[in-house]
Amino acid sequence: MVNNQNMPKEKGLDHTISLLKEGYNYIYNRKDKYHSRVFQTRIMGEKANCLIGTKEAELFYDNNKFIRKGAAPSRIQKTLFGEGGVQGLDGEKHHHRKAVFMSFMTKEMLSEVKELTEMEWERAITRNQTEEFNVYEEAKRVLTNVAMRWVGIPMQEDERELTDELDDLFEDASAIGLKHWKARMSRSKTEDWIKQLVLDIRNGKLTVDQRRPLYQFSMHRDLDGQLLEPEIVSVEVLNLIRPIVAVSVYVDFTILASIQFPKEVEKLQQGNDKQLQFFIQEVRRFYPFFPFTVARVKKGFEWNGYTFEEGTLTLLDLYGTNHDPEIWKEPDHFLPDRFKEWNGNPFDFIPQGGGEFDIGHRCAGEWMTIDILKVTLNYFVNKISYEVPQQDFTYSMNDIPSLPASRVILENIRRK
Ligand code: HEM
Repeated sequence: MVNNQNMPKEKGLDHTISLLKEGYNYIYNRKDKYHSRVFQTRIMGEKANCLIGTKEAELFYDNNKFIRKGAAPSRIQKTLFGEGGVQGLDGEKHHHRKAVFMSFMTKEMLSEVKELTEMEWERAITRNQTEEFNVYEEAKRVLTNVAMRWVGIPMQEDERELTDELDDLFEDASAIGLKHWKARMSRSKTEDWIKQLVLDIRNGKLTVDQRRPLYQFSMHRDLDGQLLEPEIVSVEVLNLIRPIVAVSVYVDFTILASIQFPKEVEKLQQGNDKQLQFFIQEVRRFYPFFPFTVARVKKGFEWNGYTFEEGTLTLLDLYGTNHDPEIWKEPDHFLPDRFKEWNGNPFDFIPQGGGEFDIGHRCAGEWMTIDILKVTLNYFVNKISYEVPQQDFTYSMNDIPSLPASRVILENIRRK
C-alpha cells in the first residue's frame, strides 16, 4: 500500500500559475510555509514532488532512485535540449554518452576556450569603441564565435543570423505561443545544417579538426558499436554550442555585479586567479539562471518518512538551494569571500546541477563556464576602462533566462 500522508501537499487542482508568478522563489516559499524541504504540488496537470537543500540534492542525484527518461517537458525538449540527447539518458547509455562530453573538458581544450574568449573580446572592443556597448548582445556574438571555433564548425553562414538562431534556443525555450514556434524553427534550421556537416564528414566531403567535438561526435559509436543518427549528433553538438552562447547571461550579470559591488572589484585588480574565482562563484550563486532541474522516481521508495511513488515528476530547487540560509550565511548579500571557506560539497552549491559529472547529470560545461567568466571579468576589470550611463539594472524573478532590463550598457570603452 502506498501511503505518502507525511509529505505536505499544496491544496488545489493545479499550481502552474503560482509557479510562473513566483518563479525562482516558488519552492523556497513553500519550504517555509510547510516547514519541510520536501512537499508535493501539481504542475501542468501533473503531480510533482519538490525538493530543496543539501541532503535533498544528494537524494535527487542517487541514480538508483531517480531517472531522467520522460522527465523534461516535451516543449522544452523541442527547443532547449533537442530530442534524444544526453539529458534524457539513464544508466550505461548515459555514462557512455556523457564520457564523450567530459573528454573535451581537458586542461588543453579549456585553455583554448580561454584564449579564444579573450581574443574575441579584443575583436569586439576594436569593432565598437565609439558606440554604445551592449554587454549582453556583444557577449552573444563573442561566445558564438568561441563556440563555433572550439566545437570545430566551419563558419559559413552569416554570423549575425546564426547568433540570432542560437540565442532563440535558450532565450525563448520556455516561451509559449509565437516565440515558442520561432524557437522550434530555429532549432530545426540549425539541426539540419549540422546534420549536413555530419554527413559530409562521414563521406569524406568535409575535412575538419579531428580533436574537436563536431568530428568526435560524428564518429562516436554507441554501446552497440553503431554510429549515432546524424540527428542525435546534431543535438549533442548543439548541447555544446547553445550553452556556451548562453553563458552570455552570466557575462551580463558578472559585469552588473562589478558595477554594483565596486568594493569587491578592488580585490580583483591584480588579476589574482583565486579572487576572480570567488567572484565568479558568487555570481553563479547569487543571480538567477536555472530555477530547478527535473527527474522521475525510478521505483517507489521511502525517505525520511516520506513516500516517493514510482514515476512521479520531481523538481530539485537549484536557485533556492543556493539561497538557503541553513547553507549560506546572509544569502541575499553578494559576498565572494564566502567561497574562501566553502568545502566543495557537490550538493550545496548547485547553479549547474550537483553530484558527479561522469555518472550523474551535473552540467558538463561547468568548468568551461567558470573559465569563460574569469577571463571576461579580468578583461573588463583590468584591461579596459569605460563609463556606465544611467540605466535600469532591475531583473525579474520569473523570466527564464532573467536579465537586467537594460542588458548593461557601457560607453567610452578604452584599452588600459
Ligand atoms: C550558462 C551557464 C550554464 C548553466 C547555468 C548550466 C546549467 C545546467 C544545468 C542546470 C544542467 C542540468 C543538471 C541536472 O539536470 O542535474 C546542465 C546540464 C548540461 N549542461 Fe550546462 N549549464 C551552463 C553551461 C554549459 C556549457 C558551457 C556547456 C557545454 C560546453 C553545458 C553543457 C551541458 C550538458 C551537456 C548538460 C547535460 C548533462 C547530462 O545530462 O549529463 N552547459 N547545465
